[in-house]
This record gives sequence, structure tokens and C-alpha cells, in this order.
Amino acid sequence: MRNFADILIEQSIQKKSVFVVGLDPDIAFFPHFLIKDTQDASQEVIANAIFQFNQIIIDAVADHVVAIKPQLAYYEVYGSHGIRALEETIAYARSKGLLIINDAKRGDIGSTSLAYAKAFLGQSPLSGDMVTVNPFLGSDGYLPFVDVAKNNGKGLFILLKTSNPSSHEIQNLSLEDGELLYFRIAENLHKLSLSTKGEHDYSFIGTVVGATYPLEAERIRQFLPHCIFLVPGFGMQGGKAEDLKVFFDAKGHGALISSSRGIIYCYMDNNPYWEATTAEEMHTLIQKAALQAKEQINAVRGI
Ligand SMILES: O=C(O)c1cc(=O)[nH]c(=O)n1[C@@H]1O[C@H](COP(=O)(O)O)[C@@H](O)[C@H]1O
Repeated sequence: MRNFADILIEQSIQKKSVFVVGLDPDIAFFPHFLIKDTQDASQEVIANAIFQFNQIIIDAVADHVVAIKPQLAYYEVYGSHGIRALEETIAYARSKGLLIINDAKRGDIGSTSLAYAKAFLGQSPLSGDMVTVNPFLGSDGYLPFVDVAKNNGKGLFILLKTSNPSSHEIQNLSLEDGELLYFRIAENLHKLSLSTKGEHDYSFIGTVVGATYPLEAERIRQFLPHCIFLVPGFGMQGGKAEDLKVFFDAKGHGALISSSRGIIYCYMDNNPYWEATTAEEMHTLIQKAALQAKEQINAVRGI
């Protein structure tokens, strides 16, 4: 049966891109034309600056990415104003034909997960197309996301092997039978993926595998042939383009590669005067960085 993975794969083919840009707006890195007085600005002024920042990025990357990935914490920190900026960003990205991955990393007891799932995959103004889900409460914590995604034709990414340096402290714990914890979660995911495959043979239940762990990714890729990987950690965290091949299937599908800071703050690179960057300069530099990243990734995919 057709599912959200089909939409995702078809849009990636049409756009010739599996690249995703993360929207993690931090006003400390905003040029002055967006905001000058970061200390005394009201939350409303900050939220307006965030939306303007995101609009510039979305305009610059729209031709080169299949999705944008707002990280919720950067909006929640400004309360209702921040959430308004997120809602406006989601609506604006949609108007440019982009898919939205809400990086919320939610997961709770079943009833609360159901509420989270409705917030991010249902009819709410915060709702995107996919959401990141933390599986560490067990299956009653993530199955509500699966149900709501299925009923609304959307998708999710369950954390498996995250990109951060200490991810091994919990995810690589060895179980009694010698299996690693993240791999046990992968076994459950595999079972779920078999019964939720679409026309392109991928489930709408994907998984997060960091670009910083290509060795693990190779094994996970073989074990989870029906799960799309969301791959953060490319660029700023050290994930390299040449290591990305193992994240894809033989046709160059099956993974979305995401970068946040390396793209959205690229105007700061080697520029001591970055605070004076104009909107036009920001647009040009970000567009160039996104095109370059897309092409690097496509070269690895053989596309
Ligand atoms: O789910 C994520 O997006 C995520 C998972 C992961 O394993 N590692 C990871 O860095 N992320 C997110 O990706 C973004 C970091 O991207 P960079 O700025 O490119 O390093 C942040 O918003 C993180 O929360």
C-alpha cells in the first residue's frame, strides 16, 4: 500500500536531492540586520527575527533540499512567540513545496505519546510530515506515533544510533546475549517495517542513524532494508560525504542526509565581520553551501 515513504522517495527523485537543512536558529549567530540587541530584545522581536532568518534560509535552499528540519528547542525557548515562529516557518516551507521534519525527539507513556503524535503528525498547526521519536520508553511510547502517522499518511524517525560522541554510553550497551541495545531496537523496527512497506519497499517508519557512525550504519543498513535513515551529524559534527555511501541502498535511496549549522551559519566561516552580513549575502552563501552539499551527497549516491 502507498505510504509516506513513497511520497518522500518520489520527491527526492523529482528534486534530485536527499539533502535536508536543519533550522536551529540561535540569535547569537544572527547578522545585525536581523537583530542587534540580543540582550534586551523582547521575545516577540526575537521570534520575528527567527522567522525572517528561516525565510531567508528556506528561499535559499528550496531548490536543493527535499525537507527542512526545525529543532523544537530553539523555538520553545521563546515560549508562545517561539512556537508562533515555528508555525509560520512550517507554513512558509510548505508554501515552497518542502516537506517538514519536526525534530522533537518525543516519546512518553502511551496516552501522552498519542497527544504528542497528534501535535506533530495530526491536524495541529505545528504538524509537519515527519517527527523524530525517542524509543526508550518502550513500544507503548512509540506505537502511538506509528498509528497517527499511518492514519494521516505521514512518517516518523525512531532514534537508533545517534550522532553524538556519548551515544555509545546507552545505545551500545551489551545485553545478556551479547547483542547491543541499539541493535535490539533495530530488530523491533525491522518487524514493524515489514508490515508497513509501501510501493517503493520502504516503511513510513524510519530511523535516525548519525553520519558520524558509518561502521554501525553499514550493519544497520543491511539489517533494515525497509527503513529510511535520517542521517544528522554531516558537516559540523564531523560526518564526511565520502563515508555516506553505506547509508544508502544500491539505488541511492533510503537515507536523508541532514546538516544544520554548517549550512545556516555558513556566512560566519572565515569572516570576522560576519555580523555585517546582508540578507542578499546570506542568501547567496547559503544557497551555494546547500548546492555544494547536495552535489557531494549525489556523487556518493552515484546520481
Ligand atoms: O534527530 C536529529 O535531528 C539529531 C539526531 C542525532 O543523532 N544527532 C543530531 O545532531 N540531531 C540534530 O541535528 C542537529 C545538529 O546538526 P548540525 O548543526 O549539522 O550538527 C541538531 O538539531 C540535533 O538535535
